[in-house]
Amino acid sequence: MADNTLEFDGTTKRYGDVVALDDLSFDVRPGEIFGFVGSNGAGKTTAMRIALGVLAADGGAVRWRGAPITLEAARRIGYMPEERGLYPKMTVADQLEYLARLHGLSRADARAAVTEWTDRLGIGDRRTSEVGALSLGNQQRVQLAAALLHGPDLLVLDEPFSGLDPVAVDVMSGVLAERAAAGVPVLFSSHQLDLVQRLCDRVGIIRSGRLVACDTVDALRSTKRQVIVDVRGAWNPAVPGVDLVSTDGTRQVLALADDVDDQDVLRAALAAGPVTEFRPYRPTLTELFREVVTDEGAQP
Ligand SMILES: Nc1ncnc2c1ncn2[C@@H]1O[C@H](COP(=O)(O)OP(=O)(O)OP(=O)(O)O)[C@@H](O)[C@H]1O
Repeated sequence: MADNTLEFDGTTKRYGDVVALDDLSFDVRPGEIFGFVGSNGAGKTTAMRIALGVLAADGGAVRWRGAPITLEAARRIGYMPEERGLYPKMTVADQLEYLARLHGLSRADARAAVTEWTDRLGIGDRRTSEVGALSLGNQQRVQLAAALLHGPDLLVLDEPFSGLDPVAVDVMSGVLAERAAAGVPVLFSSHQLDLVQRLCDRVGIIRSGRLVACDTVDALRSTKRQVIVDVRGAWNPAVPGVDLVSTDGTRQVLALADDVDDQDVLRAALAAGPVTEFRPYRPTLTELFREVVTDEGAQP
């Protein structure tokens, strides 16, 4: 795979007895926004740090454009680390210009990029402020600017949305969508699953260092057959192959096994009383996530 694809191929990493990554394989393709989700400690940061080359894997490979990631290639990655490494006593502009120069930009290009990205991210009026004097959300915008300044070929962002207000979330989402539309693969981790559902082309769910689901948001949400049934009457959905998922008043979400005819379920409901609602239901990513991370039998 020699195009602009980031590939994790059987990546493993241990910290002493802790298996942080266990044969992790997935790819992030040109122009796609890939959401990396998992519980605390699942291995997201470890995987991203290995992609950047700041941490070595114990086994497997991480490839960019079909080859192991060199120092030169890593310089072309826009990275937002989980521990935000900004110098609080430097001004926003000095800090960003310094980081842009580290990525190889000339002084003039660095200054132009600083002006462009601080304006776009809504912190143009804070360029001469010390970073430490900014609110946490605005420091986050500075960190995102740092990841974008050098026009990276690949974006790897560790929880870029945490702590942002709704306007900043919109700005950040817009920038990621724009970079992806320009062909850049975008990998980001997040615990905000509503946002991941809205923004991502594909999602990978990691549990204990293993990928337990990886697909488009639509495909993931369509893996379970579920229906919503609302019956005005005493109704117990005791049909073989039908499980009660949740109840809200008289409204129930039912999971149907593959061999269950939904019309049989409807007939059983009608026998119990008037049916005011009967329709397919697609679980949200949050609901799916809860199920996948607690399902011991889940396999990649
Ligand atoms: N430097 C380290 N030394 C020892 N164990 C570590 C180290 N870094 C991470 N771990 C362990 O590796 C596992 C994966 O951690 P990681 O930070 O990659 O998870 P994460 O998915 O990013 O979690 P979060 O959502 O909380 O940020 C955890 O069990 C963690 O305790």
